Amino acid sequence: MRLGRLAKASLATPRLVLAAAREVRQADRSGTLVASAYQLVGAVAALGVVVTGKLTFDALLTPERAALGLTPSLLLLALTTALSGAVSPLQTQQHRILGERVSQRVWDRLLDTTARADLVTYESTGFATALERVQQNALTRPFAVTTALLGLTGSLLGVGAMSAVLLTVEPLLLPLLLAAGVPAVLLSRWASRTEFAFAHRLTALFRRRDYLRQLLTRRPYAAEVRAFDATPRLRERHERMNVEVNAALRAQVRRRQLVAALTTLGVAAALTAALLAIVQLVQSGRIGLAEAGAAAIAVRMLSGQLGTLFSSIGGLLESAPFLADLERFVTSGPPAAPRGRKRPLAAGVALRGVRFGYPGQARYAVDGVDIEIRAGEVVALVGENGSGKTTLAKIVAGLYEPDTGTRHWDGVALPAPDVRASVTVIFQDFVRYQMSLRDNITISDDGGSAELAEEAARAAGLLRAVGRLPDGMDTVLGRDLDEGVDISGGQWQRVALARALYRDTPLIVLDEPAAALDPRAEHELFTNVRATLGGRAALLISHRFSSTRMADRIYVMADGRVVECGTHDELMAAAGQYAELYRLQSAAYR
Ligand SMILES: Nc1ncnc2c1ncn2[C@@H]1O[C@H](COP(=O)(O)OP(=O)(O)OP(=O)(O)O)[C@@H](O)[C@H]1O
Repeated sequence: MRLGRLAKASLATPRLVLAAAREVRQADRSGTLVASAYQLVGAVAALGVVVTGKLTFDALLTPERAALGLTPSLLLLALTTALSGAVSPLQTQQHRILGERVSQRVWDRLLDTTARADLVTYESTGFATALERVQQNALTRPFAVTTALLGLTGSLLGVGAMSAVLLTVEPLLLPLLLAAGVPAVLLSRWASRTEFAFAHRLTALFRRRDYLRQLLTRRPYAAEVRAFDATPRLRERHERMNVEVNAALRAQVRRRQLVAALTTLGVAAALTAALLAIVQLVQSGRIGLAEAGAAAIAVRMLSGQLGTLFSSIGGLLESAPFLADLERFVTSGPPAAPRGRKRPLAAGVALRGVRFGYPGQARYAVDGVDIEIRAGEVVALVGENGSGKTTLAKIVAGLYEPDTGTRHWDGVALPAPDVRASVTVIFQDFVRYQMSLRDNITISDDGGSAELAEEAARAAGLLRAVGRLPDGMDTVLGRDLDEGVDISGGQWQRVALARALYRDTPLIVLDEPAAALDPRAEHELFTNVRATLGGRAALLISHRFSSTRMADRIYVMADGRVVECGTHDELMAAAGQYAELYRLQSAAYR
């Protein structure tokens, strides 16, 4: 069983490595070419050092038979040594560019994957953890593979050149040095498995620690963390996680140090044996001093090249499981859906017998719901916390697909992308884009003009606020990036409303659109809501009954079901749950 897995993994490694190499080449063709050229120059320079070393020894020991005089030999030796030394820093710098390009390409693939994932997948914990692991580890791996592959190419060239030199001196020296590689490769295979297991084990812990770091450092949390004096407790947790990470890391580092020490010892032992063999060959008169000198240089350089070769192979083996993880992630999920087409709404949207349960949850969040929103109508959803209002709104907006039941648009079951293109949602926790006001409004960019953005801002009651902003519509909002202007919570909410109005779809879902508005603004919004919506239909979710009483129809939800439905007056007359909640709320104002 274990052997079978090992064999499968061994077969998969070359395929993954080749795929990674292709990624690198496609990320930056000319950069890869330049980096490969440096490897070639490095190998040629290393060979040059051996050859000019031999020439120098010849010129010193047997000047009468030397091909070149001592001075030119020394000059050439200095030149090739300098060249061989200079290549490495050039390579390092070239690798920086290549590394960035590779990371950009892999990020693009990752972003394609996250864009493809539907909301249910995105919200499941398995997805978030896999994404985090891929971000933490696999993103750097294609570049590690590049470095390893380039190192492998260069060292193979070097090993080839040095081996040729050694073969001419004494063929036995070569297997002696190469033998050191076998345990090195086997050890690195073992190390690679422990490294992947380590990364897998620690992803959840890293996620929790990163979250704490965000709480402790990011601006949106700064006020509350200070107000609750939460820093000491958060730091304490952070410290406990550090201790956990340190213990796991120490154990892993010890494993890796063991591998490194054994590999280095193997190479050093082979080097010593080869040098002893050279001494033996000189003593027995089988080779001259000049050959021995050149062979010693070649052995020394070959052991260096072999070190690179083995660590490159180790790097490739180590990266393979991470690459497989990345590959699994980017090929997971459905293929990219085509962009949806915005549809007009002539009759209305109807949900019939809709059920929806979140993955891993025993109960349906929405359980057999029928609702209808006719064109141009304002329909309200009310109900206690957790009764399923937001979930239902996401089904209406095409963000979730019902497990059973139908969602018809003018009597037709539209594909989800078309529904998403035709419905706009503002969530309770809408996004505060740290960008200009104009960008905040036009983020959906339906190709609207500057006038349309200003029109949306005006309809959302932002006119006065825009007048006070230093650069008007082009003022950057928010201080997260340290360059913008902060606006109040209610103003942010108006910006979100403007964003929804700008998108101009026939149906808008407004989830608690007035939570942060002052009483006057809320009153203005709801008394003029039909004018503000400009004929669009709206699904309004609110806990404030004063906001929803003007709706054409109110659905009351409880435990995922619609328990009552009617106009405000009808529901009050029915004296059911709505009437009870309404009276409770209005009593508070008396
Ligand atoms: N992403 C999710 N994963 C799992 N369960 C969820 C998720 N979102 C909501 N739920 C659960 O589904 C049920 C309905 O939640 P929903 O957010 O739709 O209620 P709501 O009526 O909008 O609540 P509120 O008035 O508090 O906003 C709740 O029991 C909630 O815990």
